[in-house]
Amino acid sequence: MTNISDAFKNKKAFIGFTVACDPDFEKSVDYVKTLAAAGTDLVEIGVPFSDPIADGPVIQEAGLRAFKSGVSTKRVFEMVAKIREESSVPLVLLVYLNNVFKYGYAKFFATCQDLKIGGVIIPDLPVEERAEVAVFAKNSGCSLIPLVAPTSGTRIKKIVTDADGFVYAVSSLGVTGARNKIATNLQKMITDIKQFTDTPVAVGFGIHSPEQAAQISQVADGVIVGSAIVKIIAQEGRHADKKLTDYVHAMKTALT
Ligand SMILES: O=P(O)(O)OC[C@@H](O)[C@@H](O)c1c[nH]c2ccccc12
Repeated sequence: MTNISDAFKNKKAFIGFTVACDPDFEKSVDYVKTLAAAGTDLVEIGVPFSDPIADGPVIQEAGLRAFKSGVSTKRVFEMVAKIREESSVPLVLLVYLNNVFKYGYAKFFATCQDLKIGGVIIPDLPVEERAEVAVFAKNSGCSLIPLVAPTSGTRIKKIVTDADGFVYAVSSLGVTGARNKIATNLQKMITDIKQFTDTPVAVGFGIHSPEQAAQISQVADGVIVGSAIVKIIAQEGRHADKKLTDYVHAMKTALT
């Protein structure tokens, strides 16, 4: 069992995303710890990839900074080992399939287990090909977090049946990044998902303001914020700790 469920226990979860090794290895370790200390219930760490089809410009640029500072899947695991010296915050990795494949499925998930990484999100893993990865995830007690998109429709049942950890409800079509308006009927989407699973549902894509977080948490079990956090790091470089802390406090306040 992992500790992902702690993030949703008796509260709406605030899930924060950061790109591993942005702006560099050490500061990225600090930022995960800072996000956790400020009250982030679960931290999603992005493993940079050369062809990140679902990443918007803000996250793509963070990936480039991370590559410059020498990121690799192995380095990401070294980062998590450092974080784990001080923090037991629930963690999930956002990783494209090629990186998992290259590392080796068995070795990848065994390392996740060692480092108490509770879940993995693989945005380019179609549900039809899930099984070949799912066995390894299951053996290591790591949740394979499913993504439901506004276009999932009748496939929702297949996508979320047997889900554990949480379900990632993608609020909008397109790539990651702050949006001022979310056009999807989230209430309906979440009701559809909950017909088939008791696993908590968190909404991500385009969320940045406390107002949005407050509104979405009326219907969801948690919110996921990526680009707004990565943007603070882009602007502040190695000095983002205070701004990150203030931002998390504002979002947490909106969720309670
Ligand atoms: O950046 P946003 O719009 O706040 O959305 C979260 C998102 O960044 C994070 O979960 C994520 C980063 N890369 C992804 C690829 C696919 C799905 C999700 C992601």
